Amino acid sequence: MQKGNIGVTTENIFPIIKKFLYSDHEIFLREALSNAVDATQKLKALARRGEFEGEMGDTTIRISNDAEKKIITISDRGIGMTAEEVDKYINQIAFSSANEFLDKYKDDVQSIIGHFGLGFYSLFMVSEKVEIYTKSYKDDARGVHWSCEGSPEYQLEEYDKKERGTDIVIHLDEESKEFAEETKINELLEKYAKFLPVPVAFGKEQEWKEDKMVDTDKDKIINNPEPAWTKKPADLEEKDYKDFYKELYPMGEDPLFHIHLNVDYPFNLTGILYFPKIRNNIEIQKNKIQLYCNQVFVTDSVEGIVPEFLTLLHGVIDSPDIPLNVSRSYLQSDSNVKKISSHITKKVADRLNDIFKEDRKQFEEKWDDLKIFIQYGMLTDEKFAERAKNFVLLKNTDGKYFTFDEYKELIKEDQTDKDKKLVHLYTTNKTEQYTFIEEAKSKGYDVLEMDGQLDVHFVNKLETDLEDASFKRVDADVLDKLIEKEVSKESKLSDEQQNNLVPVFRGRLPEDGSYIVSVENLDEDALPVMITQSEFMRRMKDMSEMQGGMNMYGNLPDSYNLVLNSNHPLIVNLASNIDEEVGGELKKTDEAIEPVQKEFDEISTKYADKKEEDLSEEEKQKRTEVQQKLDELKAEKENKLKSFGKEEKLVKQLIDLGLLANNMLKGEDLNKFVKRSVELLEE
Ligand SMILES: Nc1ncnc2c1ncn2[C@@H]1O[C@H](COP(=O)(O)OP(=O)(O)OP(=O)(O)O)[C@@H](O)[C@H]1O
Repeated sequence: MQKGNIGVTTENIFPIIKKFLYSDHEIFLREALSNAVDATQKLKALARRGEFEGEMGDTTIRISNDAEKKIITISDRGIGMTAEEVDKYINQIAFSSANEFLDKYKDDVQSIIGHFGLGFYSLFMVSEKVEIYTKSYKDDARGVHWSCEGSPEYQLEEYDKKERGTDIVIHLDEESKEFAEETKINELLEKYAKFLPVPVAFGKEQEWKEDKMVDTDKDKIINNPEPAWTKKPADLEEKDYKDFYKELYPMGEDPLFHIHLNVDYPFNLTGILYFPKIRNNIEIQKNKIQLYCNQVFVTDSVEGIVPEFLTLLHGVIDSPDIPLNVSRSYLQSDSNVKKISSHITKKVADRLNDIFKEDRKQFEEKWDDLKIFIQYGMLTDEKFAERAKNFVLLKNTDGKYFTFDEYKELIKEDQTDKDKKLVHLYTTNKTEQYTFIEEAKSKGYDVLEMDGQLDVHFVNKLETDLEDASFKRVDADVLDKLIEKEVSKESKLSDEQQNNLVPVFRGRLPEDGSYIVSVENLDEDALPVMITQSEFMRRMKDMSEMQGGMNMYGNLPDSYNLVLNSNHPLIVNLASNIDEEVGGELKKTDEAIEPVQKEFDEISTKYADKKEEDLSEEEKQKRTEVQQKLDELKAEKENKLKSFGKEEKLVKQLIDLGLLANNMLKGEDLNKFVKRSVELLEE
């Protein structure tokens, strides 16, 4: 028997390894299995080259457990090792590379991905003792038994082993004993071993016998050694891709499209990516792209390897060329990884373009689900945006789809304004903005549907990218202002009438300055009163809301325009019924209120920080005076408004109709409106 010290320099490397890699303890099983797979495949390679002529036999890798004794055994029928090889690969290389690895990353523990690099050594994260029983494939080889109890000391002796191959016996430590339980092993196999390229057996197949499930003597193979991505696209049918999707995500709905990746130069990469049909957010979070290295599961956090917008996709990427034992930041600067990332982007764009060209109908049917990926891609990846320009679609309120060019053709004639800008009208909510959409359509304009999560940003991007194009929500202004043409319409109201009318409406709107009243010369059959919200302000507020309301726009109150249609018969009528004298006086009262209100506001802000008892008599007096004056003026104004009688009621009614068309009339105001309507009908 040989005894020795493992060739590491640091005496206490075992404790270090346990401490540092704590969170990733479970990878020990993957490491042991992938060594078994390697050993099996090496033997097959030798056989192919004629360097091994013996009987291959059953090369299934077998896992067995003894939960009570805290033991897991992994047996393969691969190349095995001679005593010299154990000494070289286990005692020297495996341990010293582990040591080197830790040395390198000891100050940067957080960035250790923890995948690979530690190989055999990782078994000691969970074991108090590891044994190797092995016999090389070589003709005159003898069996060897190696054991090590988690210290740099090991024992190596001859052992009478019948079969070629290696048994790794893992004696778990007290802390890790749950790993020897059947359910835990199954869980880990499901995660790491599902697609290992060599059959792996754990437990027995079961069958129904006399009302219960019983073990048969047939081994249960837990993996699919030939997953779809390892096959040639030509050998697969649509159904195979769907079946594989189900294999990956048993609960997922059928995907929209797949993309089969297959590259061998300048890097090796295979895989299948899917555009999923997203039902809810949970699926996006749960069903992620899985990264494999030669069919061994590595991780499902692929940030940095796959461009960000594609992390929403599902599927598998398998590449031995992605450096795994490096930090994330290093990963992103790795030139292979950069190439992989841009290759994937290109492939995805090409595939979408093909489907668009070959089967536009299918593409349109799936567009609503695809939209979010494509927009996200276009917003975050210039190269993708460039490619996607050809197939990105716009959808109008009639459910028709257009490319940019097609849409331009459609609206060019009617929706070009006097500055030669092509005005795209859009809605973010077909129901809420119904009145405006209908108004636009009745003029022969087309309205786009932009109700997606990313549309606010997308509209901004399109405005920058498309030449001479602007986007306006249908309710951003009255139609004639949204798309301004050369000809301006006559007004049926005189300037004086307009001047008299505006204060009456203003008098019946909230006093907080959230409404600006204006008169526009619109069509006779357009609505008498419309409430609009400026495109710019609304967009700023929307964007700020998406960013959590962190900029100044988020804090601004909503501001609306109340537009009076000077050509609508109701407005014309109203204006002519308003007593000119009272109308003029109302305007004067308004003007008189303004400075007093301002003074009152100033006093209020000035006194706001002080306590009531700290105010001097003089200050209190001043405040009372201003307050009184303001109250008087307001009462005067109210009296004048009331003196209009029926006209005052009509003004209220018209404002409420405007609000109603915008879905803004609620609660008490809505109730008042209903009652007033009844009264007006009775009159
Ligand atoms: N089951 C096995 N059969 C035959 N040889 C093995 C087996 N397990 C380990 N070895 C030998 O021990 C060496 C060290 O294994 P270890 O897992 O530490 O590193 P690796 O597999 O070479 O690389 P990696 O860091 O990617 O795991 C292997 O290269 C192999 O030569």
